[in-house]
Amino acid sequence: MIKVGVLGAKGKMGAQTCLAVEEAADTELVARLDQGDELDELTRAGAEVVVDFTRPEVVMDNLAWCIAHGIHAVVGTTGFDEERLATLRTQLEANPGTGVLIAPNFSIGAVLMMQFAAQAARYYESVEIIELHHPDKVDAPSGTARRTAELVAAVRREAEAGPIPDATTTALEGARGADVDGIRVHGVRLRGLVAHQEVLFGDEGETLTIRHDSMHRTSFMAGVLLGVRSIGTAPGLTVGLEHFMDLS
Ligand SMILES: NC(=O)C1=CN([C@@H]2O[C@H](COP(=O)(O)OP(=O)(O)OC[C@H]3O[C@@H](n4cnc5c(N)ncnc54)[C@H](OP(=O)(O)O)[C@@H]3O)[C@@H](O)[C@H]2O)C=CC1
Ligand SMILES: O=C(O)C1=N[C@H](C(=O)O)C[C@H](O)C1
Repeated sequence: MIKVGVLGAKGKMGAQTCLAVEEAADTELVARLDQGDELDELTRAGAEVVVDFTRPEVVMDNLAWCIAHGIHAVVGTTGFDEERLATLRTQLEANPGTGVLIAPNFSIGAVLMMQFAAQAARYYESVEIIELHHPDKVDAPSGTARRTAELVAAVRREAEAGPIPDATTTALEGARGADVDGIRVHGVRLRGLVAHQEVLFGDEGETLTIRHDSMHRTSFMAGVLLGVRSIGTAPGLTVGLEHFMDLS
């Protein structure tokens, strides 16, 4: 049995994670912590793996504490840039037995969508991303959209692709979305949605749209459990659930 603590346990994802950990045959929920609770409860409860679904502004402090105490972490919280990842790498070097997984999206379909987008990226002149989420989401663009843009941009750089065509010379602020690594990302917030994304590719005479929809938060749980089961044997920093999936 893997002993698991959940941070953000009263939140939408944390609550779903507690259920999944309780239901799985090989995991045991030993701590459920939320805003205001002491992290020491994790060591008292003997947590081996922590799952963090909190907020971008608190996740780095949570991870510093977990790494210092040798507790592996599986992280769904968004807000990670290169600077934050570099900080984690440094902290993990000082605690070499500990593993941290940063997963922008735990849904298997969303991971595949990102991989397919990276595969398609070298073949199209144009690409833009539309992410669509529930209106209670506090960050924009989504972590998934940022990661997708970074993956697509890396492939385009490697392929020495030219600039994405766009004749816009005047625009209202925000009309062309955010620029993430040179890729335009548009955000929609709509009651009734959960988590959705379209990656649009275009070239002369054709377009390709890759779309993924999470209709319920249960869609993330297989990936969360895969992370929990895998992180103990993956010391250091892992970015992206795809590293624990057999995609070959
Ligand atoms: N990687 C993935 O697959 C997914 C990632 N996410 C990401 O996960 C994060 C959480 O999403 P969601 O569950 O919808 O958000 P919620 O706001 O529903 O939940 C966050 C919870 O964390 C609590 N919290 C805040 N600070 C702390 C702290 N210091 N210690 C412990 N708990 C704390 C909040 O309390 P309070 O409300 O009082 O602040 C709240 O209960 C977001 O960054 C979201 O983007 C979401 C879905 C999937
Ligand atoms: O806040 C959410 O809901 C989600 N957050 C993650 C993100 O920002 O990409 C993952 C998923 O899109 C749901």
